[in-house]
Amino acid sequence: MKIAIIGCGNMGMAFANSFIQYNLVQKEDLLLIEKNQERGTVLQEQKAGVVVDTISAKISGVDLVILSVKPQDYPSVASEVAGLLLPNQIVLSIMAGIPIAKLQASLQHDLIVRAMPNTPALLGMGMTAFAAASTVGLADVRKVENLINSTGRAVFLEDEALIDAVTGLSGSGPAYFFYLIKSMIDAGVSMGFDPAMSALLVKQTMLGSYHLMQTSDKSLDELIQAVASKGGTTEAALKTFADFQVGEGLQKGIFAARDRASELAK
Ligand SMILES: NC(=O)C1=CN([C@@H]2O[C@H](COP(=O)(O)OP(=O)(O)OC[C@H]3O[C@@H](n4cnc5c(N)ncnc54)[C@H](O)[C@@H]3O)[C@@H](O)[C@H]2O)C=CC1
Ligand SMILES: O=C(O)[C@@H]1CCC=N1
Repeated sequence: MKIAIIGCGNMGMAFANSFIQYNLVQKEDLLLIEKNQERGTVLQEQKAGVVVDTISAKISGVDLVILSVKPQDYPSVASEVAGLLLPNQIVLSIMAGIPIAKLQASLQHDLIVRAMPNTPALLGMGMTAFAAASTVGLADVRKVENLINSTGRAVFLEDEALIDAVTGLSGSGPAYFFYLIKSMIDAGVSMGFDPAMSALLVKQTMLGSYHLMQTSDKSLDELIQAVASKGGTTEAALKTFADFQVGEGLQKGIFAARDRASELAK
């Protein structure tokens, strides 16, 4: 398979490196299009693939074109890519917000798959949801799914409209997790621990709790109850969270991320 990646930043290269790692593409068949000279030089030094700095007719020779620039950079990319695509090429967009219909119109191209990954894809532990234009055949959907599976887990969505919700939940989700951990570490420092000790206490707690959640038969509510003794310390913390509407605040943040994804399409 031959693949071109337009925009080789964090996510573009997370995908590229996973494909290489699992031998889904050979480096000589991986065209890395990166506008930023410094970034391009780094990729060249890493021998990550065939690195170029401009979009050219070379993309007509690949099976799959991945769009991984920021949504704000997409309009200029679209005008350069439109006209270079052959009808049987697949375009995979991982850009937040931009719907399949808009991609089809701006690229004058039918075969579009739209995906929303997240940064743990860097470790092959990503979570990606994807949807495809009705014109993309099952064999092509499977090809894209196999590629995404090299970056972690993939789920196919019949309803493309849910991709913005995925963006708010799992696309941006790693940042919420890091935010929570950082807040807990900061609390530890406020209570007198040095930052390294506080980070150890918090990170190991989160790691152990994740595995407990994954292996236990108990629901999340039951797991919470198992920690919160009646009249005890956890109960005091949970009551404070309720008073400050921490859960509601988190949910409002997720809805804001989803809504921002919709705005990025405009
Ligand atoms: N970072 C994240 O957690 C996630 C990002 N995304 C989406 O992935 C896309 C990329 O995000 P990141 O990798 O974080 O951004 P990034 O800024 O790390 O990478 C974008 C790259 O595109 C390059 N670029 C811009 N215009 C170009 C052009 N005309 N030709 C070639 N290269 C060009 C930039 O120089 C940059 O290296 C965005 O659309 C974002 O919505 C999706 C899921 C998660
Ligand atoms: O913040 C963003 O816009 C991108 C999309 C999902 C995660 N990062």
